[in-house]
Amino acid sequence: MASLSSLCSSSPSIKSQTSIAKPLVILRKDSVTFPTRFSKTPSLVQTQSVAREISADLSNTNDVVPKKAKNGLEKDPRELWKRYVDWLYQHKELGLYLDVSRVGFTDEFVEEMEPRFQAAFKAMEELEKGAIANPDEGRMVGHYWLRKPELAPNSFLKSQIETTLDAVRKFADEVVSGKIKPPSSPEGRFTSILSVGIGGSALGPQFVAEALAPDNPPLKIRFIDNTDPAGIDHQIAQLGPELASTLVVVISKSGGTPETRNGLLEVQKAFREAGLEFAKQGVAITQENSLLDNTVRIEGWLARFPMFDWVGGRTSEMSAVGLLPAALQGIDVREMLAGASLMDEANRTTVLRNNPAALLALCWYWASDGVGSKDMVVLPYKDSLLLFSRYLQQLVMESLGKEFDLDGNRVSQGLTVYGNKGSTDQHAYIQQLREGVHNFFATFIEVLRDRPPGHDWELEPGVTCGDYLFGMLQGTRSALYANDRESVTVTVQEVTPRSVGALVALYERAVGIYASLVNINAYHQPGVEAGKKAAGEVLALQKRVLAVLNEARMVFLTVSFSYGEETQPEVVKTSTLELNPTLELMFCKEPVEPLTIDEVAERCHTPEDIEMIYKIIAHMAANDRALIAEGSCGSPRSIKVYLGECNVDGLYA
Ligand SMILES: O=P(O)(O)OC[C@H]1O[C@](O)(CO)[C@@H](O)[C@@H]1O
Repeated sequence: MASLSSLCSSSPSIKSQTSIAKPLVILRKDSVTFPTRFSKTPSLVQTQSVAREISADLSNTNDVVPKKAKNGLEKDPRELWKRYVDWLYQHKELGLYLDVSRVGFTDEFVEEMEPRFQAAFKAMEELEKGAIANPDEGRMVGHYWLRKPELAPNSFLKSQIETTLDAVRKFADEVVSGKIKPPSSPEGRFTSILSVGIGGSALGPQFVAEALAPDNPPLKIRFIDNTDPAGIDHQIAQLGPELASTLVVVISKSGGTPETRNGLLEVQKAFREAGLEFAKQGVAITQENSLLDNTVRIEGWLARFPMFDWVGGRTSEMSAVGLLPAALQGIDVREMLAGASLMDEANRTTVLRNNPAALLALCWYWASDGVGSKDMVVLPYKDSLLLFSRYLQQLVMESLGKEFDLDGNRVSQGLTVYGNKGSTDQHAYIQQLREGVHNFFATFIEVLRDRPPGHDWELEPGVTCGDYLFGMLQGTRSALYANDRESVTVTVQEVTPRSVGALVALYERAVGIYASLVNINAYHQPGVEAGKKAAGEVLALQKRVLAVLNEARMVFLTVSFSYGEETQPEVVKTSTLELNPTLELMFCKEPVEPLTIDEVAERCHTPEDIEMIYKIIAHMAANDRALIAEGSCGSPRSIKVYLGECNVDGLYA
């Protein structure tokens, strides 16, 4: 029997007599064919209406034969094998395969989509040449230049990329070798990295660390990727005395993301409390002249590396954002870049069936009717790729989840991504995928090499642990397909810097092409701004609530003050106090005017915010703040609230 690696070197249209493994699930042939979905290149409106029709049809059927028939998925094993071989994409140098045979697109569909793909290829070509591909923000989109600087549209950008890469590698080498040392560590060298960043400034480094960091990296990495104080405390506590030998890498393109700023402030406090000088251990990756950049210059941090305006957060893995943490962990960043560059090259062909990113986009379009009607479940059967789905979730959903298309039409586009890893998830949600609501298609990530050579052994005659993992993947793929659940399979030989670089590049391009197919801007994220703005408004409201409560307390302060010999207690107003600083204040222990939530809202002049005010009060009352709420949280109207004892600095006790 031919091994798969010997098949690797033959062309995709293999006619070999390789014996076909008996399918684990018996597949049933459906004789009914379903007509092509589109008679000509579909407009978005057409696809949406077809999607609606299909789902209406499905909901009207009684789940016997029609669902299978409507899908038109090939079920004859010989025909399926032919489809597999005909459509199998292989990248010889990368050892990467893409199997799209278990997605049911028809030849007519491919033909009808062809003009759209040609337009998408053109758009990608323009983008790579430096077009303003992010029109809303007036920006170029240049992450492809990062792995091939000579593609950059001018020599200045080219040299910026090269200089940064050199600087990253030099710095990492010097840290790893101990040439750059922490000032006061008994170890005499840096032993840990604490990466502070969120979204695209965390997910790539997290994925790559999980996938590629050696068992004993020169520096172990930890992440603070949230403004959860308990989570931050946990990371700092876990470091313990190792804080003295920790390199803190703060990553923020904008340099003003609140979660990252808060993480930094918390870490700086921990440094102060440990008697350490933060600036000597701090590194920043940010855009020039950002708030963070200015802080770094003023405080004189150990190092700073640039993020470029033309690289988006979610496509920044091959910039300093991903490369510095990787290099510090001993990961070969040149190989990551090489893998990405090879994949980019393959994705430049305008022949759809030879272009792996376009094939992915085709499958996404087919499976989700071009409107995100089905979710993409990502299932890597390899523990080290656990975070790939989380990484893809941002890459795909922040890029494709858009309200308006490029022409300003409301389209509410997107593609939902979730997943974890196999076979673990077979014991969680695969039951529903196999038999329950049919609202997804799967992406299997298969890794051929089970473990490094020389370590394998047979758990039972002829069967290794890795064979089980393989069987679980193949079995799940077959079982899903037998029940008309479509899937894509991406296969790599091993999880290496090169294959990980290639996977990143493959999905980056697939997102770009798909965005062109559905005519949206993949490179902005206006929806996130709305959430950030709303969060700012909540904090502003919290300040108003505190001011109102403070005033309620101050207005009725009891004071004693002296006129000559006499001392007379009296109640005065704040304004009087301000006018007469000679008064001797005596703060009362008990407040005199507890307020209902309605009263607080009224005094804030925002009665419409009453629910938020209640939540603010409940949160502060649960968190050792000066605010005291009496009554039952279950009946918000019963609550009366006041400020407790103040300390000299402000409002909180
Ligand atoms: O790198 P920054 O500017 O801190 O942004 C972090 C993340 O926030 C977003 O802007 C919005 O979630 C992402 O696109 C980005 O990756």
